[in-house]
Amino acid sequence: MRQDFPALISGNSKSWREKGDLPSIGKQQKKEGKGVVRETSQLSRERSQSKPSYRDGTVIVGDENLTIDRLAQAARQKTLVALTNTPEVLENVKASCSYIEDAVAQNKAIYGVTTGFGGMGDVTISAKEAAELQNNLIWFLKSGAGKQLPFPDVRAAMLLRMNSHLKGASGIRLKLIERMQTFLNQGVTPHVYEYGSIGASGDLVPLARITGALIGADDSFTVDFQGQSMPAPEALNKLGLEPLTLHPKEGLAMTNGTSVMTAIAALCVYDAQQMLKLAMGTHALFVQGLAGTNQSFHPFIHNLKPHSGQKWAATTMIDLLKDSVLSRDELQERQHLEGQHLIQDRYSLRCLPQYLGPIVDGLREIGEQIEVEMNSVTDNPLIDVENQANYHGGNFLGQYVGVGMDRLRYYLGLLAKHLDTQIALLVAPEFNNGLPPSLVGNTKQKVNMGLKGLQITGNSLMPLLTFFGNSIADRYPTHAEQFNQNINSQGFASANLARQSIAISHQYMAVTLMFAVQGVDLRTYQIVGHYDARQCLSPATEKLYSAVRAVVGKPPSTRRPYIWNDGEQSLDQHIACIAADLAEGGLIMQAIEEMDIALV
Ligand SMILES: N[C@@H](Cc1ccc([N+](=O)[O-])cc1)C(=O)O
Repeated sequence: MRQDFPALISGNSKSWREKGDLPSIGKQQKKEGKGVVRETSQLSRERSQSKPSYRDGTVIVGDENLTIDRLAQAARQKTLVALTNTPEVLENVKASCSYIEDAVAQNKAIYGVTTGFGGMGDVTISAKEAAELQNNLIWFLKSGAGKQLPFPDVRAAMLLRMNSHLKGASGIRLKLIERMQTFLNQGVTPHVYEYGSIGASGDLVPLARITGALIGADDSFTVDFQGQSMPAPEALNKLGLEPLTLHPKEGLAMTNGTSVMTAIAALCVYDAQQMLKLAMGTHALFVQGLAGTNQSFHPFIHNLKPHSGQKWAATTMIDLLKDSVLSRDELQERQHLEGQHLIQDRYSLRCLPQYLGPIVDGLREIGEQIEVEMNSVTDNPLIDVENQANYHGGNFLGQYVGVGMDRLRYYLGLLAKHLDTQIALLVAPEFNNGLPPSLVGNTKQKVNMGLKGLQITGNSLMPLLTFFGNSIADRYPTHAEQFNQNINSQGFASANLARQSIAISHQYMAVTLMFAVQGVDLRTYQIVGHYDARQCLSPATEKLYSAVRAVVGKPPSTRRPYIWNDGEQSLDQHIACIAADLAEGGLIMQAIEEMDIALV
């Protein structure tokens, strides 16, 4: 269900699509058991201005442990965001600011507050220069390159920055945190470049763009305002907000952290987990298209090698294949017919749980780590208000993100390699248990070559996905910034590559689904003498099948399979429709949700 911004100004939301961003993912918001946020006396004008009309599902930042699902809702579906009203949380934020004020007045040595930055941390900064130091920071960090990041990534980054700051260890005013809330709820998204972070001091350069826009530093900081590009000061003006100057520590608190890479990574984990579910559904179609058996998924086998991901994959396949007329139900006994089938399926079918298990477990673990990162304080130095102390450390190093996104891309490559193998089986009469070569529909017309071209396209995408599986976190240290940042995570680059990998995976899954649909139609004909696979598929996979047919605009029919004669459709248009539907969380992902494939 798409939510529009509670518009202050009527905007053109079309540009979200035009910029290639991911709009609504069509899921209902979960009801949160949180109370309605009460107004408190400290609420500033800004806060009340950005006060959303609280609805079920509002993300209450500072109260909730943010999950990837909730972040995706806020970033993509524009779920409203509210600040907690828990007094201790708000008091801690204020106390951390007071701590910094006192420290500056007393000339205490605190990195980046009364000293210069990074490798210039030996420069002493006086109380008089302390604010200027912060405002200057966003200028020398205004050095990004390349295209703009997608808006949902930037929205997710602002939400994570708010979440980090509300832990009360950063010394940043509530006013600035509230401004991020306003931007999120009013659909104002800073323009941020796609290159410029080594993931070491967190995402200094991208976060500086966000900071400059929030405070309206000058016209060169620009934003998207509900579909319209404009200078940040103009956007603030439309919102009725004044430009701000940063107080001591605030520039550092805003820029020194992993929020942008973690935001991108979290959305990639969300998409990769959806992709895994989709791959399971697609494999279940393949098993049926190939007239495979479910015996390979028997619990007896998997209880004897009980990796959780493996067991999950086996159980899920049994569920997905239940009551299929096309695959062989051999959980109780074998239905092997002499001479028609191999006594056991080839490995891409038979070893499916063993192959997918590590991917299932790996994606789960990455998700857990990204959620820890999302709920962390990632700047430096950190203020312990309770003990009136500050500590210098390095929570801004995004190594969990860098390594996690390397792994995520590697897993996407492995998923593609497996699906590619199923396609290869399906098109080869030697291996496909009696289907026509290249899944030709009308075999009487000898010029028909079926899905030959489509396979080649698939073969061009799969190696790209395995190539994207190469790691970047291990690239040599760039000894950045006078050797201060002499080890770095490349987490931002790794996450950006993961987003690209997801986009290619959507194209690849489109190709894969087209094979799966044609395969089950032809198998249906072989078994019952007509082409409407809905009547023979397992009820679970029928949903996926029907969604694909709906998206390509070709309803199932008893008379013809999905592809009959080559010249009757443009396969490239079908790929484009399916890939777009996947990217938008449209009909196909809704079908997957209805299939209830719950990840472990
Ligand atoms: N992440 C650094 C802070 C920092 C380093 C370098 C820079 N800089 O701009 O070079 C800025 C900020 C630290 O906390 O030690």
